Amino acid sequence: MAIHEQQREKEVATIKELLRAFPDFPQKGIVFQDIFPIFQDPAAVKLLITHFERYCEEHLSKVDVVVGLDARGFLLGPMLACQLGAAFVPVRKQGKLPGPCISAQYTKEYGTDHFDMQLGAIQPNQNVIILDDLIATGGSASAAAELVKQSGGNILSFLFIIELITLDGAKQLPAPVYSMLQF
Ligand SMILES: O=P(O)(O)OC[C@H]1O[C@H](OP(=O)(O)OP(=O)(O)O)[C@H](O)[C@@H]1O
Ligand SMILES: Nc1ncnc2[nH]cnc12
Repeated sequence: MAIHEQQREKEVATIKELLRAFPDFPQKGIVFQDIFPIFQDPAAVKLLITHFERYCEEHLSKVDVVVGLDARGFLLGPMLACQLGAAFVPVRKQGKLPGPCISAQYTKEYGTDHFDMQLGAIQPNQNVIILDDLIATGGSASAAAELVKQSGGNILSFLFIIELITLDGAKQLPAPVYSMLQF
């Protein structure tokens, strides 16, 4: 196995070890994957950001904008954006952003919601990545993609820590998906 691949697998194992699963949260039948233990370990947070940074540098053109999804995408988005020398743009749940916004409704694993993005936050033809902690049905990421496309942004890739592969959410997304680990 190449040294690079060994390193990648070590990083994945470190993060996997820190995750915690909560059955029947927030609803019966959902196994909730909790990423917050990662944030009790600063070395693990650095590892995670470096892991995503390396993916971007090795596989993507220059990233202009990192879009993070409310709320857990905000934990990683600004840190990754700083490392990449990119802007950070938040996609927020409806009614939280001031000024003119564009909106999209979506359905996720446990309910429906609306996302907003501030008008003009992304310029036409900017290269964008969309980052979140987890993809389940893909409803949230897909709605964020709609907002990026309405703004004229060019989506290079979607990045997640966790992909729930049984729900097959990645297949509806309009750009390549990188997930660090899969359940
Ligand atoms: O692929 P999907 O089925 O759309 O589900 C994934 C989304 O669900 C969770 O967010 P949630 O809406 O629970 O918000 P939170 O980050 O505020 O907890 C998660 O952080 C993703 O954004
Ligand atoms: N199973 C799950 N765990 C954590 N966040 C989620 N968002 C959607 N499904 C989820």
